Amino acid sequence: MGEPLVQIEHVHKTFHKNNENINVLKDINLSIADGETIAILGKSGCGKSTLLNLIGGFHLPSDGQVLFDGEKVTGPSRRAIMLFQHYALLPWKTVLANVELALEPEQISAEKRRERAERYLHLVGLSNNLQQFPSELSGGMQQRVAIARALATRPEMVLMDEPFAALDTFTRYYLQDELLKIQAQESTNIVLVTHDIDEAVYLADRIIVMDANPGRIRRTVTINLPKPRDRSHSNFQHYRKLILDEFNFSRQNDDIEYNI
Ligand SMILES: Nc1ncnc2c1ncn2[C@@H]1O[C@H](COP(=O)(O)OP(=O)(O)OP(=O)(O)O)[C@@H](O)[C@H]1O
Repeated sequence: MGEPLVQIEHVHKTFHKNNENINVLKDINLSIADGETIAILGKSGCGKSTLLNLIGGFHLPSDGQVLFDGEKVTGPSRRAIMLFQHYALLPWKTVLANVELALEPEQISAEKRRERAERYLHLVGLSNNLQQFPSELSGGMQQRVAIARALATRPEMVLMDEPFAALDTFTRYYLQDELLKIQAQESTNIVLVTHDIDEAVYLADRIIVMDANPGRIRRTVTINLPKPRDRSHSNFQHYRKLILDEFNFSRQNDDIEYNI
């Protein structure tokens, strides 16, 4: 791992709503190394998406600062892009045109744009679906288009907000494997917000466990297992249990809001 790509330093975030200040994040400190995959886990409302938005420059800190590659983040940039649970594809455009559209801001010829879009759609296994419309594809395929569209812009970091939450278990497993393969090939950094402990242990180098009210980092857990990981191996179960224990999952009266 190299120098930190992202440095979050004493970040606080307060939202103002109905004449009230809501302290959403309190004193967040986190360094993310180049090449590292981070998963953020925590109860609903603890500020996971807010933290992701701060890294991407979609929100700005109320106090403290976020540095990306040593420079203060002051707004969104094409170096860090967001991938959502809902694929946000344009229904009236073909698969290919959806990916090409994301490349329009780049100063490249239409031919190069097409080549690049085709290459990334090939990477996610959709070479035979270029001329189809989103409504003709399954949810998993639509999310693959969204992944291709995100990667085609060649960001240094992809910020993922529960990217596979809307998919069935098998499609989710399949896409998690695809993501690992693509990441190995493209060296894209990933920060992933998830409610799924298995997904976090499967994909992440480090898991950030957050507490709520106000949102803060409770613990970071480094997953020292080579990838791809074996979900049924005792080492995998060890980390899974460690995270479950973090949330006192075994206690009867806790109000747990996770999809395991
Ligand atoms: N733009 C906003 N204005 C006011 N309050 C906001 C805004 N964005 C988020 N919040 C509040 O900040 C808190 C944290 O929200 P956030 O979406 O970051 O949590 P989360 O951990 O991602 O939740 P979930 O797991 O349910 O998606 C919530 O109480 C939310 O209502």
